[in-house]
Amino acid sequence: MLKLNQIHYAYGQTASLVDINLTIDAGEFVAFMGPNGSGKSTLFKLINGLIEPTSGYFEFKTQRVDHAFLKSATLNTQLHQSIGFVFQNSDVQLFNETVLAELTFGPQQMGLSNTEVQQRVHDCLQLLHIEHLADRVPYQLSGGEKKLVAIACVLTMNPEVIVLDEPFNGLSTAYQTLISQVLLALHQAGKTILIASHQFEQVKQIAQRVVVFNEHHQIDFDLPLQTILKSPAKVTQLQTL
Ligand SMILES: Nc1ncnc2c1ncn2[C@@H]1O[C@H](COP(=O)(O)OP(=O)(O)OP(=O)(O)O)[C@@H](O)[C@H]1O
Repeated sequence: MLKLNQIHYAYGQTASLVDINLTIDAGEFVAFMGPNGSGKSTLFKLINGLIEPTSGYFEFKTQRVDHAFLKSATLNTQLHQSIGFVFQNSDVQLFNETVLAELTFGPQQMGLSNTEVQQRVHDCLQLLHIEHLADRVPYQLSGGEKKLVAIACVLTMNPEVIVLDEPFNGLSTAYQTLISQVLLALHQAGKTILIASHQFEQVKQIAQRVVVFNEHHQIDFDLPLQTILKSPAKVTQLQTL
């Protein structure tokens, strides 16, 4: 479903992704781990079409997401409806006056009927257990509440792939558990899920495959979770990132 071939990316002179080769199939649950600054967020921006590789190429469903693709408003919109991105900082994602308006915005932009929009908004509020927040101002919510709302917004668009950058950061154990449960339910429902995280305790409960970056912005290893769990050295490495 997603293929990255010999991807390099640099912000000016600063290399952020070096020779990244990855194939991710539909329905996989992949966690990206690695030290601060190793390139996880940059990779996610690239997968979401927010930046173009300096060299190499990215394909989504065998279609190359290149400059011409990203210049096309139609293809760009299709990509954003197929791949939902939950940013590390929820504040950049929430801009409406109420949570209800926030959730309604995406499916309305897709041109769905009012009945379909209301159904999706209702289902997503319920799935994330945030019905009680519907009339609140997003800006005034707690960090954990904002994260749930940001995830709900992405889900209203019903994307095939859901990409979450540090979904557990700064959250209580209760919120981390709730988000893990939601992600597992989405995975069981057939979604492809990619997360970046430093929290191996959460990752090992939910991911099937772990891709680990090193400080040189390359892939250090890319292994099934079960293989990693059999290697005490690798478990220690991931616990101490
Ligand atoms: N907008 C930017 N301009 C210049 N350099 C950047 C920019 N964003 C990221 N970088 C650099 O690119 C490299 C990769 O950063 P990135 O944010 O992708 O890492 P990360 O693995 O997501 O880190 P973290 O775990 O801290 O979130 C770092 O060296 C970082 O300083």
